[in-house]
Amino acid sequence: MAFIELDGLEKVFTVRRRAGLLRREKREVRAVDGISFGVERGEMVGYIGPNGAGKSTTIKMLTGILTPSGGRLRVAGIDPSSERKRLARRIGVVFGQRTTLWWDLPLRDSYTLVHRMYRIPDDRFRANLARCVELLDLGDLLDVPVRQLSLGQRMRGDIAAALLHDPDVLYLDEPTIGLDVVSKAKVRGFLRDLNATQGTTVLLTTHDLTDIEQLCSRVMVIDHGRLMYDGDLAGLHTAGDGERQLVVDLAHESAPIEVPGARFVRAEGPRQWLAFPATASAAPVVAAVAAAYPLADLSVREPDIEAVIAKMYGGTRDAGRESVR
Ligand SMILES: Nc1ncnc2c1ncn2[C@@H]1O[C@H](COP(=O)(O)OP(=O)(O)OP(=O)(O)O)[C@@H](O)[C@H]1O
Repeated sequence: MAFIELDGLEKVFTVRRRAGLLRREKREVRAVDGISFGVERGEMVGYIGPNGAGKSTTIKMLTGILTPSGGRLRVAGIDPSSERKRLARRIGVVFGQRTTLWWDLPLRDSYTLVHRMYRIPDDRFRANLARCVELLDLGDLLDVPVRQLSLGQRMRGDIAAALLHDPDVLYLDEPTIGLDVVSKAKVRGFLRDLNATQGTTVLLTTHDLTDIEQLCSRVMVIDHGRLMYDGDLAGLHTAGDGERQLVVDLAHESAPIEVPGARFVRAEGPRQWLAFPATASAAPVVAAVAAAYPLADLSVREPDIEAVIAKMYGGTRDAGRESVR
């Protein structure tokens, strides 16, 4: 059996909505609609999909916060909803949008509370904290109340808090959302190191394709509560026929750029956008543009996940998932 195993997992929410002055309609939302996959110990997997796809609902079932409506689920051999406490010792959870730290306490005191809550042996706690402080650069922040931390500092503080009890699995929900480039790089570097040295299994939801590129060898795409893709990132681009864009700032306004391997998309004054296949290297396109045009600047834009998915499943986006009873 895989370390994390889902078999036909379902979550149906029943919501009531007004359908006239007195009448109320019962509506079913199939947030997770029969998902099956296995994740082996030590894997680092991206779990992505458009807004409302069912990612958070899946993570909530994996942590035992929500009980599935159907199917089977095991994490480290544990059924999350019936043994939530036992599972809590094995997993760490980080939500990018909200903190699990105590808002008014210095970071250090939050960690002391985690120490007691999880009854972490003193030597383990000290060693883990020292490691996180060093690698996440928290030394100067330990005595600062959480509410005074910047988003990037707080996120690093949250990641440390989730790891002090040596979890085997780490769930991260949008861990780099709203962070500046330096903080993003720090968080990503830390997660890579954690996975490589501690063998922690990581499941990550994100809207940032670079998170996936730099961290995950495997990516799962869900949409309308169903698993639409499970494989590597290159395969996802191929399946989605994704394109990357080259943003070219010319020294002066000119006619649309024509180079082999790329197509002109649009222009705004001296700035032009070219598209080329996501699976191709940017180097020959950049070289061709640089050789033929006077340049001020150049940058490559990755396709965002929403665009890749929208292209991939353009036909099914509006297929109904809700049923009225
Ligand atoms: N408690 C709830 N009651 C009713 N419907 C819910 C509840 N929680 C989630 N849903 C619905 O289930 C669907 C999936 O939501 P979910 O939050 O899992 O999506 P998501 O992929 O995490 O989206 P996002 O990227 O926006 O966070 C949505 O249609 C949402 O409105």
